[in-house]
Amino acid sequence: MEQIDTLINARWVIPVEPARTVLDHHSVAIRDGRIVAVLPTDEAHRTYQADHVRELDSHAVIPGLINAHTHAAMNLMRGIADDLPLMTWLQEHIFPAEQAHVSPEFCQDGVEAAVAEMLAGGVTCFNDMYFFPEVTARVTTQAGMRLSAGMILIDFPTAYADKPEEYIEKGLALHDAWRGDPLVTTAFAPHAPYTVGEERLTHVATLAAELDCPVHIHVHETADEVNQSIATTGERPLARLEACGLLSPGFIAAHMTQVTETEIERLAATGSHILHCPEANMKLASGFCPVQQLLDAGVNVALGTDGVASNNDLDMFGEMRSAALIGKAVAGDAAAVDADTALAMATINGARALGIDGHTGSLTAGKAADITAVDLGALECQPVYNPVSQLVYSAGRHHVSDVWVAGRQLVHHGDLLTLDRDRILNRLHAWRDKLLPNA
Ligand SMILES: CSC[C@H]1O[C@@H](n2cnc3c(O)ncnc32)[C@H](O)[C@@H]1O
Ligand SMILES: [Zn+2]
Repeated sequence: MEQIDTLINARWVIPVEPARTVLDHHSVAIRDGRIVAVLPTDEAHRTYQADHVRELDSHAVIPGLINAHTHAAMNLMRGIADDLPLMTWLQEHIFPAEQAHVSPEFCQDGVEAAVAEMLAGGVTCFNDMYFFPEVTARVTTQAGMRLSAGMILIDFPTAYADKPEEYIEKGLALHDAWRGDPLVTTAFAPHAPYTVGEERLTHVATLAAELDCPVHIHVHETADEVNQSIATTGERPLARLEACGLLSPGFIAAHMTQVTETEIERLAATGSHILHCPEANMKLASGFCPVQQLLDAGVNVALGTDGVASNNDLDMFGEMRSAALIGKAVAGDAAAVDADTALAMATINGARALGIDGHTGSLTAGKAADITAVDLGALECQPVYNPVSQLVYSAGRHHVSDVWVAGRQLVHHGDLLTLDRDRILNRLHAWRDKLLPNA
């Protein structure tokens, strides 16, 4: 018998790689934070002696979900300014509230709330863009979660940095401080083509190539953004970004609701990635991303919630369902963005976009044991003909029972093992009183 740390015995294991595979009565064997094997449960019993065994008789076990576009600390601003279009929301409400309140303490409490919400909802990794990313990295790793931390850049002074040079300097210090960490990678995160000048974007492209880091940016979120750019520069934002040298396998563009046939070809040819945020796009009436068209052209599309001030939650089950439903409506085809595709977008496609698919994103021997268990035993999830269909169209984040990141159990029977819910709630109440004048 081979000694391992943990054996998870599940009704179904859905590894995501190979695609469209459902394994009945299978187990995941874990040692030293990594998946040793995915194998039939009867064979696992004959092969492994485990320190911990988790029996999940009515559960689907899937790769931990990857929220590929967040502003985690904005969890302090849930519902602060609703039912507004992007630019009114951002410039008249969010930026002023951030100028008044954002600090390391704000980020500490906001990120802790976001990490608790995401872990309880089966998310094991997120790609963040927000002020004080060093605080985000500390809080996230203390809770045991995986993170792609944004080295942010915006062309105006904030509590985080005064000048573009200072943003870059702080970003590079973050990159150095976390290099080699098992849970943290870094990505350049210039805010958007309308808030960061081309000289800076070109500099970011050079640094990103040197350091082999992705570049995470909001792009073509609305038709107005594209029209403004054409009016002032004669070019669409994506063309300007390409001229800055940004389009590449490291380019990860959030939103992309406006995209021409030629742009789809350029995105595919350069190996760029799209971070689809269907719920935030609907809530701000920003537009619809043609996901199936992008996928058919060979563009990798991952899934993100955006921040809770524009969603208003960090629920990747809701996001998968929304992506599948809107994907069909936009394509005019019920077969578009099917359930397996939505699950892949929320797992392996996110890992590919962040450049960490060698380590996570699927239940594959050798990868980190980033795992989510979803109980499909509830009445509202029965009967089960196809567990992937159930995960995307019927189940919700409240059906998540267990979560592991790098083999460490962080959620057990729905309880957060590394975070204090009551303390987080108290902090949320205190911040609500401070931010009330901005609501
Ligand atoms: C430079 S830190 C990130 C910055 O982005 C703002 N933000 C949040 N959601 C969106 C969105 O959907 N579009 C554009 N900008 C967004 C956030 O408030 C921070 O200021
Ligand atoms: Zn965003």
